[in-house]
Amino acid sequence: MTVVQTAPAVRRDGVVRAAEIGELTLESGFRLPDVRLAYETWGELAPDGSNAVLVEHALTGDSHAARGTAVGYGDTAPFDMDGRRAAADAGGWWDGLIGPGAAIDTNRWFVVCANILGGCHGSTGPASLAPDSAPWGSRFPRITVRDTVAAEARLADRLGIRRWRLVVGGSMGGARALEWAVCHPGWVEACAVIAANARVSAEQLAWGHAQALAIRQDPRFARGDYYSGAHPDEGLGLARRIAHITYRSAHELAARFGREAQPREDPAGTHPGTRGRYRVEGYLDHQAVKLAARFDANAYLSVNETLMSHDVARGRGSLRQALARTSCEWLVAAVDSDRLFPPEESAELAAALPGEHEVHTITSPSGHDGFLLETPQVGRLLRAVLPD
Ligand SMILES: CC(=O)SCCNC(=O)CCNC(=O)[C@H](O)C(C)(C)COP(=O)(O)OP(=O)(O)OC[C@H]1O[C@@H](n2cnc3c(N)ncnc32)[C@H](O)[C@@H]1OP(=O)(O)O
Ligand SMILES: N[C@@H](CCO)C(=O)O
Repeated sequence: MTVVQTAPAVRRDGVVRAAEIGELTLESGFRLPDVRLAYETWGELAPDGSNAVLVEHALTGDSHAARGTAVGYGDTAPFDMDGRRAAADAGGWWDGLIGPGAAIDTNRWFVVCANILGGCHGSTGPASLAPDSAPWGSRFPRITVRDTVAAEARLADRLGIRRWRLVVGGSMGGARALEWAVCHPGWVEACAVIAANARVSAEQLAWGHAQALAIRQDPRFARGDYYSGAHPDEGLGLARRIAHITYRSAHELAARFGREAQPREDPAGTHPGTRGRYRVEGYLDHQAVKLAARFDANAYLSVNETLMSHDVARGRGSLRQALARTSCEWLVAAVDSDRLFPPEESAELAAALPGEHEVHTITSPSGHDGFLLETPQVGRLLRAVLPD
């Protein structure tokens, strides 16, 4: 992996850099040494620091929220995880929303996106080396959403940012944005929480549990200390299949795949164990292979655990009391077909915020992943909180 370590003096849109933020004392009390956050920026920070926007990625996202400029790499080799991403001008996961003239207009706003603490795309995570020069593996501590915010606050300090015009995220990124508004009310002028809730529900915990077990029960998992051998990609792939079903709607799966057979395969074979696949099975298998090629299983467990920690009211009284300390503008939006973070959970959040807030509806056949796919609709919502 190539991560450039520089001060952000020169504008290099969409190029991964690393901030060494020192030791971080986690909520658990664990002191995590030598923490690094990988991050990317787009645009230029105004002299008075008034135009910073923090974009928070979801569970398996990374800092590459949008493509960068294809010029001026110089010493700044683009992020490269096992050679897979060749250049900053490769597409990002919110490409339609961030860029010159886009809803988050990089001609106007200085956009920051950091890989989450505990991840595997440049930030300190379970595959990073511990002080004994061996990977943390099973020794990597539990990271809460609040810990991720604490790490990003250090990054903001390093970048000279003391306020965010907007902190925005979808799904787990929404949880991270919400925690920012509660942990640092003085820094956050507007907060957009999309396809996310105030606290992870029992059902979401249940999905998380099943995904974690899928990884832990892979014989190659080796209790998390597998880095010197084969990686538990089968378990990781199974976790992704479970998760991906929750990311899409039943209606969409029916419309796209129905009961069709995977091309050149026969699902009506005599023996269930050897039969060919249905197309929807082929689709899920593809998602599994793709994730295993770009993600570390321990990091998946870490971010899964981080998501499961999400409860903005934990230790802060009632939900209303927890949110009463916030002082920002709000954008709360839900995807109408989302069965993982259903709109009623966004409504619970909106109702508990100080003041009156509606839940904006993103119409999508695609379920939870609508926050990634319905960019024109998300863009219209964001333009309303980011005036020209
Ligand atoms: C914001 C974040 O934090 S997450 C970062 C971005 N997220 C991800 O990358 C997560 C993984 N992917 C996803 O969540 C989704 O795929 C999205 C939201 C990114 C994109 O969704 P869509 O554009 O609807 O793509 P979709 O889910 O339909 O997948 C299409 C892929 O399935 C493949 N596919 C479809 N049917 C089948 C099948 N029967 N057999 C095999 N492959 C199939 C397609 O060929 C295509 O492959 P490719 O992605 O390698 O080109
Ligand atoms: N596709 C998204 C869904 C979770 O919000 C991800 O993998 O992060």
